[in-house]
Amino acid sequence: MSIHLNAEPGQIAETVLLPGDPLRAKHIAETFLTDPVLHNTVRGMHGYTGTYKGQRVSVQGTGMGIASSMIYVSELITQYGCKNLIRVGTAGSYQENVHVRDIVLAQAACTDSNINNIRFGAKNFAPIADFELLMRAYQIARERGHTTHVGNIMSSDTFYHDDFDQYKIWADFGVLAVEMEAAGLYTLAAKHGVRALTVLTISDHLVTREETTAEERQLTFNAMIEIALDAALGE
Ligand SMILES: O=P(O)(O)O[C@H]1O[C@H](CO)[C@@H](O)[C@H]1O
Ligand SMILES: O=c1cc[nH]c(=O)[nH]1
Repeated sequence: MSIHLNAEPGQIAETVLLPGDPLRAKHIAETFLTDPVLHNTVRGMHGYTGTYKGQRVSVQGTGMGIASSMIYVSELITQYGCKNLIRVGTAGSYQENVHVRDIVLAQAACTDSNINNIRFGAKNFAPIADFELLMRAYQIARERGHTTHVGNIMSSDTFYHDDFDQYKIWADFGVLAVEMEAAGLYTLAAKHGVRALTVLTISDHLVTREETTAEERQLTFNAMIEIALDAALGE
């Protein structure tokens, strides 16, 4: 047991999918895992372990934002020995050619969070994905015919910015989309020598203001989960 997870030692698999929303953790467990067992109830942040294609895998909600998600990621790595951590989440597109329902694989993550200023002072750390996980996820997504973009993303501490147009600073430098957790996950993975990837589904568009219906989001979300699971477990 750790402060925020009440799973017993050994109850969490080495491979963990990490959605922000704990109810998505429940959906993933019930839809994709065989014999899922609920192992975390602390703060309602559901975590489950089951099997996928015969291999043990867990799914753990992280909450929204770097601050919340880093608590779960830290405890999963240091208290439960997790080694493959794959965030599966939604993101807002910064680029006209990155459409709603597209998949984005976060090769790297910029951030406006202070987490790495605390660590590195005026020097900048570049949080990046595990190359093997990234490569496998890309191959799987392309083979399945999903429109998939690989590149830099933004992990923001702020969902509602005072200046809506501030995203253009990042868009001008090719950043594909915004979410709120990947930079923290990649930093912790680097610190502890484990593997991490972020797989995203575009749910809304900051340039065109396109949106998806809940049903569409669900369908694309399921495709993203299958990409994440197959990439993590080596298909
Ligand atoms: O869909 P999830 O995984 O929660 O991810 C995105 O959605 C939340 C904001 O609505 C943030 O957590 C952001 O990163
Ligand atoms: O963090 C997020 C997630 C989805 N869409 C956004 O605009 N921001």
